[in-house]
Amino acid sequence: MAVALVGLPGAGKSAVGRRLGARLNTPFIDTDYVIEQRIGCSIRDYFDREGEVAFRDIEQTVIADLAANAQGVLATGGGAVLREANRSQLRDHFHVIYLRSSPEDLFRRLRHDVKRPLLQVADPLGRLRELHDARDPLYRETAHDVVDTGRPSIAMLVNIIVMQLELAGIVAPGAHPEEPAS
Ligand SMILES: Nc1ncnc2c1ncn2[C@@H]1O[C@H](COP(=O)(O)OP(=O)(O)OP(=O)(O)O)[C@@H](O)[C@H]1O
Ligand SMILES: O=C(O)C1=C[C@@H](O)[C@@H](O)[C@H](O)C1
Ligand SMILES: [Mg+2]
Repeated sequence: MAVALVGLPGAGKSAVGRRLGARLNTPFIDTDYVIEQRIGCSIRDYFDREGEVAFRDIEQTVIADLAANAQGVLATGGGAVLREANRSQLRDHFHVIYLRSSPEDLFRRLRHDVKRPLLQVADPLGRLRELHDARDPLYRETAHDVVDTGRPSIAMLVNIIVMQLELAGIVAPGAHPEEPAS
């Protein structure tokens, strides 16, 4: 099984992806984490030092490497869809789910965040609106399914995605039941 999550920063790719991987009993891989292991520092520091193009080059290499042995649940970086090479690698090798969120919801989740370099600006909500307008068509182009994240909790999103994967024939119906609440 190979599932990839795409969406804006704060859409829940890492939070939902980690729980989805556990539910499906398959590895969870975060491309941002793989990149940080390769560059040996935080993405934010790398952006400051080397610039965005250098970061995007490494991101493209990491996505191609992961697509060559596609497995598990992959959380991609928010900007992974900017390059056409990444969009086709993801679409061809993974079942891609777009976690769609409004800029206002994202702003609520990320207003205290200091790790996301693209949001360290005077008007982060305006920045999120720009990013949404520019990237929403690219996420839709890449994805096989779209899930709206505005209202559901992370646990509910996992349930919705498992149902979608069952409908798409990626996982067998009923094979991954929800853990009973303890
Ligand atoms: N549906 C949700 N309901 C409530 N909180 C959420 C939801 N989705 C994500 N969050 C919270 O929002 C924050 C950002 O989520 P997360 O780090 O998973 O985003 P991301 O899509 O991986 O972002 P990035 O592209 O920057 O890596 C986390 O604190 C997470 O717990
Ligand atoms: O939205 C983006 O362009 C980014 C999102 C993060 O996941 C990181 O991949 C990086 O900070 C760039
Ligand atoms: Mg993430």
